Amino acid sequence: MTATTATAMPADWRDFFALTKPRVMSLVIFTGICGLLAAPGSIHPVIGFTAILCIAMAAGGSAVLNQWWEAEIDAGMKRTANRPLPAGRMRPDDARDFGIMLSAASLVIMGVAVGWLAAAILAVAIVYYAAIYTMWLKPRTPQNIVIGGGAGAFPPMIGWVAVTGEVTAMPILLFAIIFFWTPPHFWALALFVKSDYAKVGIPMLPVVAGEKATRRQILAYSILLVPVAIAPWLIGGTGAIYGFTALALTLAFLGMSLPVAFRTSVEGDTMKPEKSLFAYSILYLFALFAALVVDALARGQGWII
Ligand code: HEM
Ligand SMILES: CC(C)=CCC/C(C)=C/CC/C(C)=C/COP(=O)(O)OP(=O)(O)O
Repeated sequence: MTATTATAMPADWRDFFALTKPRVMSLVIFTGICGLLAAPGSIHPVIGFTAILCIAMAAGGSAVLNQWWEAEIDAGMKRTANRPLPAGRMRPDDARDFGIMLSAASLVIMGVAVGWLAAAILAVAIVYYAAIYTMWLKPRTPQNIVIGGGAGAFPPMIGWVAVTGEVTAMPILLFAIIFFWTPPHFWALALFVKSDYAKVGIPMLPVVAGEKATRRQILAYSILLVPVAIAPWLIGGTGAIYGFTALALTLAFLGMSLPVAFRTSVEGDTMKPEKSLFAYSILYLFALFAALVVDALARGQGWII
């Protein structure tokens, strides 16, 4: 399934950078930074910075491998056709080598400089995104992003474990928040790019199960997100600043998923509620994780020394 463009133009650094999906990964990295800053205990700033750099390299590296594998699929979708590989600006082998190099370097540096538990979880995240999700689940099942969504949920856990060296209830809950957030995040978008996925034969939920089922599933995950998002507060892992912020943000999320859940799109529909929910999903995660850090700092916990 790799690109067939044998006569690719030489790529410049901008294409290599674009291949790391920098816009999507900015939020992935942000959640990693917040996990690290909110964790109890302290970490030397240089080690902390190294841990974040490794998360960024791993996320970028696995995104490169994702696009190396999917070059032909990306060529068939309007949203992705201009990426460096389908557009023929890069040789597939160069992309593959770049992805492997970034991923491998992130693991070695994380293991040596930060710790091998954090490196092991990082390895799972890379394999999860590049192989389990991209190569195995995505072309096979409409539940691809529910199971595959786990890949993007690891960074805050890795940031936390880089500080504490152990997996406790809090990093597991941070994982769970992103896990339950991913389906409504992605399916809101999938509802308005449905025809693209259908064209290239990717069995995304709206294509396979239809709009109605997708809308109901968005609602189901948005409901589940309410207890999951406030669970860190309920178990005493955070204070009320996080608790009330998480409750307000998540109820707003649920509020925005209601019109999406109970409408039917018509020919030429602008899909405004779906687009708003997708945009809010990104703002939501930024704000929720920022609240986690503010809360930790307010309680005098979690700061780099
Ligand atoms: C399997 C899980 C996920 C899927 C299938 C998915 C899919 C997508 C897609 C297709 C886009 C459209 C933008 C593009 O063309 O790249 C997007 C945008 C975005 N996603 Fe996700 N996503 C997932 C998980 C995540 C996670 C875990 C995060 C962060 C923690 C995230 C953050 C973002 C951000 C910030 C954008 C907006 C990028 C922009 O402004 O261009 N996504 N997502
Ligand atoms: C530390 C580490 C390894 C983190 C991994 C982070 C991760 C898995 C993020 C997933 C987000 C993402 C870009 C999904 C896009 O889905 P897609 O690739 O199906 O989207 P596309 O259709 O745009 O290619």
